[in-house]
Amino acid sequence: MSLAAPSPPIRLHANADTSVVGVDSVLQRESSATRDEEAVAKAHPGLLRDLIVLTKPRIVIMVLVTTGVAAVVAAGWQLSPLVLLHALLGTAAVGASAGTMNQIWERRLDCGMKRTRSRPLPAGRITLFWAVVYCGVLGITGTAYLSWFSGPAPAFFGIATWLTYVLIYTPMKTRTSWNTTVGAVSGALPMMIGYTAAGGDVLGIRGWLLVAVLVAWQYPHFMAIAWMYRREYGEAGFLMTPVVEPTGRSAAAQSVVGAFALLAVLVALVWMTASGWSAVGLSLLMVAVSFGLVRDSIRFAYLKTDASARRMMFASLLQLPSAMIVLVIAALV
Ligand code: HEM
Ligand SMILES: CC(C)=CCC/C(C)=C/CC/C(C)=C/COP(=O)(O)OP(=O)(O)O
Repeated sequence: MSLAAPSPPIRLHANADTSVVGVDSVLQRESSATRDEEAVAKAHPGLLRDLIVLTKPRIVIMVLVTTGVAAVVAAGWQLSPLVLLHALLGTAAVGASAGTMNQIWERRLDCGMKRTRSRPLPAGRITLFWAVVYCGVLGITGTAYLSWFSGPAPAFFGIATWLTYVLIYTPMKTRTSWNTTVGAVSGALPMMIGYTAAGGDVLGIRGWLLVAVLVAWQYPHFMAIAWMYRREYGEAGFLMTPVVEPTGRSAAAQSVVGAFALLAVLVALVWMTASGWSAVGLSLLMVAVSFGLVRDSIRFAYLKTDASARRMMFASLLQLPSAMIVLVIAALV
């Protein structure tokens, strides 16, 4: 990766020492990054890894899975592999830019949580300047790519994903627990990138049901995480549901309602995509792959323990790709 070009001296990586992290260290590093005359960027073996980590890669990959499935649901066997590839590449770049911008915004807050303090910005391994450049390049090329190769509607939904995630969700995290609802919409909008890129109508009911699937899924997914990390979130100043309502009743209710709503919307989608005995069989399959998440959300509601929350999180990460496979089968039979 030649971004760390040695001549003229460009400081892409700040001091890679991550042993002391905290707000002060970030501020110190940001100012020293601009005045440190001796700053000669060294080839850093972890640079590529850090650039990937900045994008929240695992979330991006799961988002791409949902974007691709939405394209298959919209077009079935008519879906051209090239159309799919363009939609995935554009979505990956826009999502990666959004993930980077979120980490730029929260670089100080991230120092306050064990889970996030070793990220490249709070740990001082990448400078603010280069993170902003990276985020801008990804965002602009991703949006241009989507609008050129996929069309105006997918580009619009790409921009909407970025803006709602960065400009509304991210600042809301320290203000109100409603942030999760906005985050759920951001996380669901890439469905419409895939759906419209493959020729689906912007007002098509199945496209918006796909959005509803992802919105519903994020409640058990995130309430599990928010419960597990409630102390860290609270200490760092993030107003997640279990922070403002520490009994866990609200997190539990949102998880159970989300899990049941998810199953209902998924079955509705199966019936709008397949018909006859295929729809019957695939509905049963959908119930089977979603059963674990429904069960674990109810278990969490009763127990409200870290272990039951962890189980619900893993169930969510297993249920989503499984349900996506069932939807793909429904679209292709
Ligand atoms: C309100 C919306 C969401 C919030 C606040 C959220 C938050 C998080 C957090 C904090 C983690 C890290 C958990 C840990 O470190 O143990 C995580 C994990 C994960 N999330 Fe989400 N998420 C949301 C929506 C989504 C969406 C829409 C997707 C993709 C479709 C997704 C996919 C994943 C995956 C694959 C992981 C596991 C990998 C990892 O830990 O990075 N999430 N989520
Ligand atoms: C990253 C990416 C591909 C963004 C595209 C839009 C999108 C899928 C948004 C929904 C996911 C979301 C809110 C994740 C992280 O939460 P968080 O930022 O609160 O997580 P953190 O506590 O780990 O920073």
